[in-house]
Amino acid sequence: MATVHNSADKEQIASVVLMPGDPYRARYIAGKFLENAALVNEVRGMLAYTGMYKGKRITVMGSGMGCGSMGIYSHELFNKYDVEVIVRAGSCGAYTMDLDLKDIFIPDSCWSQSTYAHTYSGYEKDIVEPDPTLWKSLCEHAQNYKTGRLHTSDCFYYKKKEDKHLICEQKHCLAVDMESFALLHNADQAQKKAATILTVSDHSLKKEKLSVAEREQNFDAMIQIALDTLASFA
Ligand SMILES: O=P(O)(O)O[C@H]1O[C@H](CO)[C@@H](O)[C@H]1O
Ligand SMILES: O=c1cc[nH]c(=O)[nH]1
Repeated sequence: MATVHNSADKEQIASVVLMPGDPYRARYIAGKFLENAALVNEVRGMLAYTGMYKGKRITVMGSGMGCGSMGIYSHELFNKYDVEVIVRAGSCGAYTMDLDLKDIFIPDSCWSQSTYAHTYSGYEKDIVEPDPTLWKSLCEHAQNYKTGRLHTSDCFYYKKKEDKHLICEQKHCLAVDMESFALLHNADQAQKKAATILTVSDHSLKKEKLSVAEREQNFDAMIQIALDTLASFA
């Protein structure tokens, strides 16, 4: 069974899925960490591979950028491909001096002003949470990490930069991404499991950022934690 966004047959997708935002990061992960990885989707360039990791069958697929894109792919994976668990492995911007570039952040909650969840299901709140057992397993597999609240933003660029820092203070968010709110909400609605693990790629307070190549290929520590966690749920 394929969809208009995913040409994979149902049996080509594993029950546990690792989702980076960048489809080229998905290709890198499949090439470096999976055995016998097969390309199972390339519609719109959203590469997906299924292969073996430590004896467990895992799919790695890009989500694209933003709640809209993550919303489509994770909805289809949970509801049409019978996927049980998704871990997002992404990059994030730091809102606090307590985080450094390349730190691993495993959010315990996610605030957003996005209308995604309300539009999807009528959800009235603005905070979503990861599945607690999946979140705990990610933390147990990580040796060094920080946790706290994540902001999922609809914008990467802001006309007024100070708005970003107000969010940190008023909503107690330590870092920002652009997809977790949609993923965690879709998982909750489908009664499936999802969680997020992020590596700090941008630090506007310290005026530091990782290169394009580092964002694509330098997240091995985070990827290993995410894959070990997913393997334990497969
Ligand atoms: O590196 P990924 O996983 O794409 O995550 C982050 O990077 C993108 C912005 O550069 C957004 O998708 C954001 O969530
Ligand atoms: O959403 C994101 C992701 C990475 N870096 C940012 O500054 N924002």
